[in-house]
Amino acid sequence: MWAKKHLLYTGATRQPFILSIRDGSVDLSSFKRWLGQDYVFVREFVPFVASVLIKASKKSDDGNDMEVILGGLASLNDEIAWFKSEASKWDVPLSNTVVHKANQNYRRFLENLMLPEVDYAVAITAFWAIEAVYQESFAHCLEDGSKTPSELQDTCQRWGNEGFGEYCRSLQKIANRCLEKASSDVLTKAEVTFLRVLEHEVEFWNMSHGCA
Ligand SMILES: Cc1ncc(CN)c(N)n1
Repeated sequence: MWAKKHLLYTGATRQPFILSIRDGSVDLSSFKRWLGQDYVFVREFVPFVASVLIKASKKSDDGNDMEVILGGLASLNDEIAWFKSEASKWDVPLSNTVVHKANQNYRRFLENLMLPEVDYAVAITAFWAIEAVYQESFAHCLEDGSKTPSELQDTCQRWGNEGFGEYCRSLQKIANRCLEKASSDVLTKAEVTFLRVLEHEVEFWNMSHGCA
């Protein structure tokens, strides 16, 4: 996969906000900003994942794809409940959140990817990349030597745990299988989309960290 090939991937998975959680220097206002914004993101992510599920059921030559994606969709149900409980723990209001620019831009990007004319190979690559950035970022905060504050462990575990890692690897296998038989045109579209995901993730972390 291109992940290793692009420096942007390192930028997206070792972004200052993530590094500040890992070294324990994160300020809670940044964390609370991220929490409120990511709740908005996840609610937009649900229809995107549903659109990938529809594409898989229509276009995939392997019925297992639909089951993997369905599993991801189901976990978003628990994820929304987790956000609500975490937000009440931190006194972060989840209603009428002002949606920051980076989040609005990401939402528009996801909406475009939901269009029926977007190839399944492109959509599944974006889906894998979106999940993988979070998995690698938060897993980094759980590695030996990290000084992640105990009150943020739960957040890091949510995406950094081994089970989510397994799930991301199964998405990567699906994406690779689709890309192996894709036309060069679709391959190019998928790589451009992969890079766009990384850019949006970097912008999302920057927004959370309070960078302009
Ligand atoms: C911005 C963002 N990117 C990815 C994920 C993981 N589904 C997330 N919760 N938020």
